[in-house]
Amino acid sequence: MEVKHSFTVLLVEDSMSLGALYTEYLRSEGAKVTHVNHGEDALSELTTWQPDLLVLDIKLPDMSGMEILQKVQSQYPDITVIMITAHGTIDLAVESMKSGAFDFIIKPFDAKRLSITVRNALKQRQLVNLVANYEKSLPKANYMGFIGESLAMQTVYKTIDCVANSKASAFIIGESGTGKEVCAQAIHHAGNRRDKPFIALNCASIPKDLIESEIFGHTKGAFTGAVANRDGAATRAHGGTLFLDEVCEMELELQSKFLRFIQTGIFQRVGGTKEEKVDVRFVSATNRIPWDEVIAGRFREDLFYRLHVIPIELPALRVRGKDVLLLAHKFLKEYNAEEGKQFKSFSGDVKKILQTYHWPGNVRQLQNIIRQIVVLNSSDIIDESMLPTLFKSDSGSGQTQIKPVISIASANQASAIKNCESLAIDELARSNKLQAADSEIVKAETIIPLWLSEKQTIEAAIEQCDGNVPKAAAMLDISASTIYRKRQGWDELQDAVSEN
Ligand SMILES: Nc1ncnc2c1ncn2[C@@H]1O[C@H](COP(=O)(O)OP(=O)(O)OP(=O)(O)O)[C@@H](O)[C@H]1O
Repeated sequence: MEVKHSFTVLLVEDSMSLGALYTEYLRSEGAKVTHVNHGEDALSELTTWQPDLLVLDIKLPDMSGMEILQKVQSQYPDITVIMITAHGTIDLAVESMKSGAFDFIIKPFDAKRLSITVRNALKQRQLVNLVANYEKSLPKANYMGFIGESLAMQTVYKTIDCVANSKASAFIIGESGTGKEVCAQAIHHAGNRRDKPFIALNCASIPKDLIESEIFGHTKGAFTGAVANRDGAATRAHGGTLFLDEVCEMELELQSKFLRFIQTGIFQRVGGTKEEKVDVRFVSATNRIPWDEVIAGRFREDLFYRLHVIPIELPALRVRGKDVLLLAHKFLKEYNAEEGKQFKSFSGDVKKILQTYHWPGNVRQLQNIIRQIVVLNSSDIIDESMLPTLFKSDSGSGQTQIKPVISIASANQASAIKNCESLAIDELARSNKLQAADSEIVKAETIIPLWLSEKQTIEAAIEQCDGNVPKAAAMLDISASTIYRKRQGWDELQDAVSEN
């Protein structure tokens, strides 16, 4: 393998004369050398540039070379470190190799000795880079919290890699449960804001009259209940990322205030008079089609263009092929550990069913179903009998039919299932013979409107979860924001019914 001819070296050696000598040796190898005499100077150089090699004396006037090595290992792990040591510090030099130094050279040494070590170090760097590039070109099965090696997900990973360090606003779209929040976190953690805060704000779940204060904060006395000054999400996200989940649910009035904030980074707290400026990167998400919202007049066009700079589309689980099984195995392992169960895998039939089902609730639904199976059964293999009723095929066409999760369970039925809080809703329905209720309700004399039965189902689930809306939402395989949105709609429908 050819050794790289031009490379950079930071040489840390307190003796001026030895420093000059080693610099000469290194230059004859083709290196661009910067020589410093103190540890502090070396650390300050490293904040502005990183050399290919760090040639580091163990004994320095202001700190030990070991201390510098440790800092380099944690902050600049790509730098190859060669230690220089005197006879009396050989033990330390051996220690330094255990801590990650590439090699050590004992003083005094000649140009040839240094040349061999430097060439070996450069060869090793080339190999490491080669392997890293090769690994990058392989499909990834895991990426920043995502599981999945389908082509569709590889495209998502590549986009995240490309945009992570940019400040441009990213806009994530995808059906509910496809991993939009995982994606927002991945953008943050893969980028150079990773050490700063990631603040998520769900624009649909915060009541209308509180959202402005949630975003911008408020001053004491700004409204009833504002007993003290409070920072909003904008302030807390300073230097980091502000994730606006369900962004299309933002009220039009707030959208205009938000537009100015996005353009300038400047905002005022509710009740405040002073302007504040922050540096945040915006990542937004919705499970709606944002342009349709613009056309319908529910989302400002100018805000759309500000936020929708880098669109990222998360594919539905049904188009991710074998990812379904990868995810299912990952969840199985996780819930086995949580529940103390011994499941090892899925039967062949179950694998087929999982791969052909079309997952309206996407990854969240798969997650809930695996948990439900693990909680309710004990065995080593998951077979067809353990699957919830919604997987029962009745078409004979080989296509699994989707049945809504407790489609028309009434409030009375819900009270019958009250004692089984930890069970997923679908299984609760099964275990309490609610399947039969579907047909009985249809037979019943009074047929209630669909929206009302849906309302009753949702309210029953919330009650069962002790008022915990996100938990109820997870069990119903919908997002919490869907529940909040529906609640608003029910009030309007209820009013309309009362007026008639
Ligand atoms: N590719 C994935 N690998 C592992 N876990 C995932 C993946 N995608 C989603 N999840 C998990 O699925 C659940 C739902 O994900 P998330 O909340 O990010 O979805 P979402 O698209 O934001 O949903 P919603 O639109 O309903 O808010 C979470 O528990 C998340 O950790």
